[in-house]
Amino acid sequence: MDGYALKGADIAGASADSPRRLPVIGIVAAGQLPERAVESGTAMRIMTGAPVPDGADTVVPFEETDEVKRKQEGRPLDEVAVFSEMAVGSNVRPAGEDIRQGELVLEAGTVVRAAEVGVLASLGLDRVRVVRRPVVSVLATGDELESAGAALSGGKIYDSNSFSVAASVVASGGIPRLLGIARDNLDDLNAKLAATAGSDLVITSAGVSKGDYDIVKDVLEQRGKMNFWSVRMRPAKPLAFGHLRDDGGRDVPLLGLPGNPVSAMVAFEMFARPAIRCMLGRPVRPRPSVDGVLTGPIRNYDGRRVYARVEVEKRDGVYYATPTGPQGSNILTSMSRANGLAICPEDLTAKQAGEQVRIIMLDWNEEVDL
Ligand SMILES: Nc1nc2c(c(=O)[nH]1)N[C@H]1C(S)=C(S)[C@@H](COP(=O)(O)OP(=O)(O)OC[C@H]3O[C@@H](n4cnc5c(N)ncnc54)[C@H](O)[C@@H]3O)O[C@H]1N2
Ligand code: MOO
Repeated sequence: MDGYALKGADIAGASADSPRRLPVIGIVAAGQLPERAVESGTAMRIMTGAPVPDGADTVVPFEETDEVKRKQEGRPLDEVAVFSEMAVGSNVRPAGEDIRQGELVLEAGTVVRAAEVGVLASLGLDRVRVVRRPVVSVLATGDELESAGAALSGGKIYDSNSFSVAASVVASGGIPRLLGIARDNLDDLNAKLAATAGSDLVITSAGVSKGDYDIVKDVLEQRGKMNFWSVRMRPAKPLAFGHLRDDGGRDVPLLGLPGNPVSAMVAFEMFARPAIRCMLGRPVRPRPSVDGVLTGPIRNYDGRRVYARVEVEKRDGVYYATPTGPQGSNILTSMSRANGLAICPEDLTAKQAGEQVRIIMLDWNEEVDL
């Protein structure tokens, strides 16, 4: 507090009717050291953040003194009248109150967020050992793809997966390395994969289903091994996972996301995000999920577990999940409108409006709890 440092015992019983008058023996500001100690029956002007002078145990804020009036009247500040008593120790922060010497401040594995950055700087540390963020190579595949910013010619579409995946890598704590677009032939794919050297994870999109040009699986089989392919979920059934052997003989995990833009994002959510968190040394825990009421149906045609894009709202203490429109895996804007994925289990043919559903919260934005 900006005020007067003194001995609390000296102002016992002080009140507006019966102020205690004390001579003022000096001033100490933040960043200075007090020039002298406070003896019994004296006070020192002190500013917030200044070291408390020896002898003083209490600080009385200016508001509890005649300071303001004295200044207005142009009277000298060589004396002060204190209008209220204060418990001894008031407005004094003991050195080491936050962190004691020898104390463990941040355990290994602590995520360095804004508060931790502040704590580290408060200790004077300009460096700290951390788990490095995994470098994730991101490669789109497809003859039809054109980069955003370029003109489109016949039969082409813009590559959205590279960017939704790269942004998801950032959101998960990884560092994306955008490798661009590999064309649907083994030579080009192999050439582009050479640029993955040194990365911790490779994420491709498209080229994993059953078409003539779906060659990501072929490359995995040639250059490493495929651990699994195809998952019983909608969207994102033809997901591939394997390991690429790099030139140094190191096995780098590769996740082959399906090409459909929503499938790529949902597969990322279910497989890449947990992998990146694991590489960051964080416990692999599912996103928070809630039970809510569906306001529109989710259909399940072929016995997969369906992750439907929904907008979740809370009204009168109940979560409501509203499908964000048609659920085709090409409808990327319905992903943009969603803040959750509602689950229709694989053994049900539908979930109807009004039924309870489990909802994975992708984004617990402020609006949810309005
Ligand atoms: N005979 C079968 N065909 C398909 C099956 C199947 O089981 N049998 N599965 C379907 C399912 S489900 C999915 S999902 C897709 C996944 O296919 P791929 O991963 O091989 O991807 P593509 O066929 O190359 O592309 C699918 C779709 O996505 C578009 N795409 C691809 N890359 C991008 C990108 N970077 N940005 C934007 N859009 C992209 C692409 O043009 C296609 O329209 O396979 C079904 N087929
Ligand atoms: O699994 Mo695919 O993602 O249904 O379109």
